[in-house]
Amino acid sequence: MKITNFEQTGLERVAMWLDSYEIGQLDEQAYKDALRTTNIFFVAEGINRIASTLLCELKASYIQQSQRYVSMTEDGFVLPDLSPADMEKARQLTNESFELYKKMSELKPGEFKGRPKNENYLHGIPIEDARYILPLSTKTNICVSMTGDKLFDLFRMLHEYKYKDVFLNFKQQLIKNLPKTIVACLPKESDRDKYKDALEDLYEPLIKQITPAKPMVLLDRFANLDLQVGLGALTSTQSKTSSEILAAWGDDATDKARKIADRVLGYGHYSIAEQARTTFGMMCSLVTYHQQVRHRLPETFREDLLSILLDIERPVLVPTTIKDSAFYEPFLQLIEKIKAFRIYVYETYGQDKAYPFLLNADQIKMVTSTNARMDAIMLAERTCMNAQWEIRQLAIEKLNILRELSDVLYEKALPSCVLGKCKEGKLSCGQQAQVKEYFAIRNES
Ligand SMILES: NC(=O)C1=CN([C@@H]2O[C@H](COP(=O)(O)OP(=O)(O)OC[C@H]3O[C@@H](n4cnc5c(N)ncnc54)[C@H](OP(=O)(O)O)[C@@H]3O)[C@@H](O)[C@H]2O)C=CC1
Ligand SMILES: Nc1nc(=O)c2c([nH]1)NC[C@@H]1CN(c3ccc(C(=O)N[C@@H](CCC(=O)O)C(=O)O)cc3)CN21
Ligand SMILES: O=c1ccn([C@H]2C[C@H](O)[C@@H](COP(=O)(O)O)O2)c(=O)[nH]1
Repeated sequence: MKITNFEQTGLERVAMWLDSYEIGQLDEQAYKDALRTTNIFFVAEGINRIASTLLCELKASYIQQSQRYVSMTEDGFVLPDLSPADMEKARQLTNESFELYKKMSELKPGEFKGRPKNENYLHGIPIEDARYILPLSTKTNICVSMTGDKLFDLFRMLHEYKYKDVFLNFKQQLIKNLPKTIVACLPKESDRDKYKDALEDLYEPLIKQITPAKPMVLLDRFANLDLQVGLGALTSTQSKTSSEILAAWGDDATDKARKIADRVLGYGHYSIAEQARTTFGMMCSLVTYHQQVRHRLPETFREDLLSILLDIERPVLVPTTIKDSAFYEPFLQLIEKIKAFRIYVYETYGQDKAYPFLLNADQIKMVTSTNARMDAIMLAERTCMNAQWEIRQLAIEKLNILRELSDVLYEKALPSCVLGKCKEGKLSCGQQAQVKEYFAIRNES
């Protein structure tokens, strides 16, 4: 991998300030305050998808090469350093993944214009489905843009023992691009795992409720979302306090609050919807986890990657197009071989070298807390036909649950075509009528 196009503003000024005054050791907050208005940009070329997923968890700004748009080539992976014999086996298994990917997503002969459609694929399996067999050692390119204070979180992650091998190269290259004085202030270790077991105990009862049969579960919520938002809105414009308004409303409180929420949202004051919060449990493939992570406002606790690796019984997610094809058995057989090999790698070399053998199809569980404004934005994007089917199914499932809690707050949580005009431009699915009908029926029921 390479870090290219590195650009920054303000780091030298901070470095000079740190050097020229004898300010001694500052605490993290002070360093962060100094770096908050500096800017950093770079491109990570040819990093693997395990590194890119972890990098996106930092919630900076990214543009990443997509496995939905770009076909992966046979040499498109980076493996950890293993003994020659193990390397041979690793290469062989990874090659098998890439070969099956290529076979499953073979195009029909002949020319066609633009991005291939499902009917242009010989077996009806598009690249976005075939890629479920690819490991996270697969290469990707990602542009990263962020403020300098984020270096603290980034460096903590780079120094996490369990990700040592994942970021070995990346860390060295990034350090080369940063002023030495700045690097000296940044964390050199991470103790994020110190309370890992305790936190897993805390989350276990929630995680347990998420199953393959029920991958989207409402875990917690404020008791009355409409009331929270409507009452909240009046805090802005009334001299009366919430408790006084509530007392005056009596039994009509919910109804009155809903009407106010609806009216104020209609003015475009969407921030009032941030008062309504829910917590969901979710299970999805690592493909969808990566897409989910790109939404930066929700707060998430996810399972440790090692739990996925060690949970031999956990089913992988197989796209229907593959399930319905002759590739289903070879797909499952290859996955079993990779699962066995990565446990061997973990036991022999440690978890960091085993992670690149996680697969796109592996499933992860998480608990996520969001607000209604964020959910409406996210669900509008992910219920669109242009979203991948897996995240779309989950988004529709979540929308159905949320609609039971409030109509007004999630009214706009629909694809742009249902609310007015499609905004996908050249990428429009062209099925606006069907999409409108699909959601209209749901709205009535
Ligand atoms: N190949 C790729 O890289 C692809 C990436 N995606 C990504 O999926 C992600 C999810 O959607 P998106 O709505 O952006 O993300 P978020 O869910 O993180 O953001 C939702 C909204 O919050 C605001 N916001 C949050 N964080 C920031 C920030 N750091 N800077 C500016 N505004 C911010 C923006 O609001 P407002 O717009 O009102 O300012 C944004 O629209 C996007 O990043 C999208 O680009 C999707 C498809 C392909
Ligand atoms: N909801 C959503 N869907 C997306 O597909 C998406 C996002 N968000 N957020 C940003 C990324 C980046 N996206 C992009 C980025 C560039 C082009 C683009 O440059 N298109 C050119 C040429 C494409 C080519 O031939 O390679 C064009 O002219 O359309 C398109 C989509 C798609 N992405
Ligand atoms: O529909 C999409 C496509 C892409 N993303 C984000 C998620 C990753 O950061 C990259 C690449 O993901 P792919 O699934 O390989 O396309 O872009 C997304 O959020 N939604």
